[in-house]
Amino acid sequence: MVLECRGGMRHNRPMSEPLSTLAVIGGGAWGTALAQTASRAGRSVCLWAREPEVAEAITTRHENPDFLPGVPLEPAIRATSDLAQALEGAEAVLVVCPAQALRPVLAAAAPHWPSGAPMVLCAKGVELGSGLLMTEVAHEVLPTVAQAVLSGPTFAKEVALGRPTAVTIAAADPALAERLVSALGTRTFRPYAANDPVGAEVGGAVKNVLAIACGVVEGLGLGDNARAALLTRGLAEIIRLGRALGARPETLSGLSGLGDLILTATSAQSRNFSLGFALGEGQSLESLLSGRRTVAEGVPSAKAVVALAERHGIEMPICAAINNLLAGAHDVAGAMEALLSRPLRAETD
Ligand SMILES: NC(=O)c1ccc[n+]([C@@H]2O[C@H](COP(=O)([O-])OP(=O)(O)OC[C@H]3O[C@@H](n4cnc5c(N)ncnc54)[C@H](O)[C@@H]3O)[C@@H](O)[C@H]2O)c1
Ligand SMILES: O=P(O)(O)OC[C@H](O)CO
Repeated sequence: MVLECRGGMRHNRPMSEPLSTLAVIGGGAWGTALAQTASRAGRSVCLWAREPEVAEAITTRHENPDFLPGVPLEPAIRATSDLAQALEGAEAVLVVCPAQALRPVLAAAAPHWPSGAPMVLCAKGVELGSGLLMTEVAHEVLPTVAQAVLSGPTFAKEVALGRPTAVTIAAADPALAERLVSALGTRTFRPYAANDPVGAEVGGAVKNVLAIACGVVEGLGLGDNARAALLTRGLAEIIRLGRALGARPETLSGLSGLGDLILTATSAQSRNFSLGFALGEGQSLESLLSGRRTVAEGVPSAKAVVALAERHGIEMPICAAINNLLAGAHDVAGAMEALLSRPLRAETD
């Protein structure tokens, strides 16, 4: 079956005109939920899914049983597994693939990128190997494309069901952030404009690692005090890394930092928290990852975050303990011991 996405003629719009046609690159839970909210906001949406069967299910049955089961989708959402078709005529492109797939996905999209369309980076992670944030990876692949970051406390299913949600949309260009807020905002999906994209992405990437840590503590049954300590000292790690990368502290304590940390690190809905919980209960990482189709971004990002911290001379002991646990250098008891045996010191150090 041929699935077509036709968003209209390819053209550049003046910056002040509303964005009416969007492409969403990624047919996982979050890409699907963002397509749903954009469609409800009145935008014409075409979604690219890597799997043809996902594209077909979205277009013909208005559901995504593989990645967002049980949520009826807006019939107006069109989907395709052909990148060129998805991008044709788009006035902005939401990029929602996993963080480690960003570079190859953007490279494949580059020849078809609609002239003048900005990208909205929605993945939460740091690239393994390079230690680059999503905006930096995207800049290497598509250096002339304007960028924004969409991040915040957002379980995809709740967004897709239309439950109230607030996010940050950050762009160096405030006019771009405002246009995206207008394009995506609804009564229940409430984007806040910001101009600190680096801050918005640091919080989203590091909180996944910290959510694994909170899951481990919960799985071990170490109690509520331990969870509160991890959340607070975890936020200190986000702020330390963010500052070193040029982020503003108020961004890190906003929706995309503290807000997302609270959500992800305290809810069994989180894939990262659940993975940590299972590790704390004694399951092996190998068994948890084998055959898995959904992402737990904290797993690859732990190594990348720790390497980035080392490069900047920053201490991130919770992230380091989780990285050692995931790499097999420590067992759960060893990872806890590494944290509990640290010297006592001033809170603000
Ligand atoms: N699910 C959420 O609630 C949520 C919310 C906010 C942000 N995010 C972020 O969005 C990003 C995507 O997560 P998701 O939840 O939509 O994914 P998902 O776990 O629902 O599905 C995995 C997706 O990754 C795709 N994929 C796997 N390997 C790939 C590859 N090599 N190249 C291209 N695509 C590949 C699959 O096709 C599928 O679309 C992640 O960075 C995640 O942290 C997710
Ligand atoms: O299920 P998680 O752990 O990937 O978290 C999803 C979102 O990032 C929460 O904001």
